[in-house]
Amino acid sequence: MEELPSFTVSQREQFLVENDVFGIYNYFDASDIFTQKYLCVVKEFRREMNLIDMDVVVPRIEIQRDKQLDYLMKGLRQLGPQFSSLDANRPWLCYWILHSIALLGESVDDELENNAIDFLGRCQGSDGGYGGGPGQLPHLATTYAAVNALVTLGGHKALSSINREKMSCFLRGMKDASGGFRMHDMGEMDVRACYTAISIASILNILDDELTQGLGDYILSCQTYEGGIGGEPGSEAHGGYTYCGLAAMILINEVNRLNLDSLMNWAVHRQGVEMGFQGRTNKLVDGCYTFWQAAPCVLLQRLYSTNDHEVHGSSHISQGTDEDHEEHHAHDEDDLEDNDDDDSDEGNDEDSANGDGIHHTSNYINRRVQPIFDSLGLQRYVLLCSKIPDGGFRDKPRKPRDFYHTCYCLSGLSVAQHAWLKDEDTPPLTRDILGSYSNLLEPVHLLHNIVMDQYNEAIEFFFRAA
Ligand SMILES: CC(C)=CCC/C(C)=C/CC/C(C)=C/COP(=O)(O)OP(=O)(O)O
Ligand SMILES: [Zn+2]
Repeated sequence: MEELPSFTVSQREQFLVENDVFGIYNYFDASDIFTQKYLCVVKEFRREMNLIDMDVVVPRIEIQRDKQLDYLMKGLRQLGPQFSSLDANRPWLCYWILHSIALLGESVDDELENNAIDFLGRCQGSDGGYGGGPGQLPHLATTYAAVNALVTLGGHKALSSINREKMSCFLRGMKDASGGFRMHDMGEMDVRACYTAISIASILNILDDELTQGLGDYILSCQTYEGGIGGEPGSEAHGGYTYCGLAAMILINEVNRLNLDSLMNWAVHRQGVEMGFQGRTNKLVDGCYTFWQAAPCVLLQRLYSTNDHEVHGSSHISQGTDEDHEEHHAHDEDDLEDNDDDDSDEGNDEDSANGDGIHHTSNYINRRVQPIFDSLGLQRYVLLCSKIPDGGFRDKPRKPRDFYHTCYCLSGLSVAQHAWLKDEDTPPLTRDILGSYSNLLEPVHLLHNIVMDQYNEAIEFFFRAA
């Protein structure tokens, strides 16, 4: 008798996920005609019959803002005992929830805002930095989360609550003589620590040569043979660390030291048949990589356009990030142009230095360029497979929702929606957004994952504070 092929555990898990995902897509496609044809009529009928709050014929491709906000606001007010395992991650919970609310274009009321500022103030250590909760050891990850949460809240009270002088000392304390950063006193050194330290220093306007010294060498040593970046030298390339390494290299103006060709090749191939991204080769799709992988793709695409611009002397770029390129990666972007909408006008070459000589704002191309990943496919994965109809997002079907995945699914969805953008002020076209245009989220700053308006407010505030 012929032997049946035996599959590995990884193969079996992959088949199961594909089965779930394609089951959802098939179900949606089968019901799509009805939804498209009768949705308006059904909506009208429900409004007339006062049934608007009932979950009858919910268009599944919609973001369902009310449900999302309900889930997020409840989480910000109170969390059940099942969250006790996240006791050392409380600033993260603040950031994941507040950033998700901001992405939806909403804000919290004064009471919640004051409570969040006071709570984060109690997490700030007497020698700078923020711990995972009041009295806990300051840690770079929770410091990044606290700073991003406070910047997201915005306003004088939140921004001035961050002690910049002590933060500067804390960051210096985390710097290792080899060039990298440690997550906490005597803690592990990795690319996360490098990114969080540089992101914090950059936004607070306290970045200097002492912090950047030797850092590029360390991050460079974490780029693997596959092209992506691992957590530490010798580790496997992973989306989370690739985002951290690339963003840090851009922030310190050393990005062209990386092998950008192999990095881009690695990143785009992490989008699988499910249309979502995986974190590393041969692993399963996961909604959170919508941000960790799509953001590097967009950053790389803009870098290529900048380099192309410098090589060919054309002027398609409205804002630059790096004026000290040592290497140029010439790239013919014609095949990526969105030709039927090519209203390419000549841009000026203003830069976006924010007082410290480091260029913070990611590049914009002064014409529409097709993303290097399947943006609509990615939006489809997030909205159909990661979204929970009751609010919140998850890793993949059969998994429960959580605030981490809600934050990074929404952040990635925003990146995908704005991936065609030619500049900060031009809204995406209807066809860039999967589902109705009301799905459109606020744009984020790709290097910090903070909503642009709040990022701009913080940059101005800390420029004046210097
Ligand atoms: C700003 C900041 C602190 C960023 C952190 C970046 C980040 C998400 C790093 C990923 C960490 C990691 C090793 C995940 C692998 O988990 P896994 O083995 O469960 O998942 P996988 O199978 O998808 O690889
Ligand atoms: Zn995940």
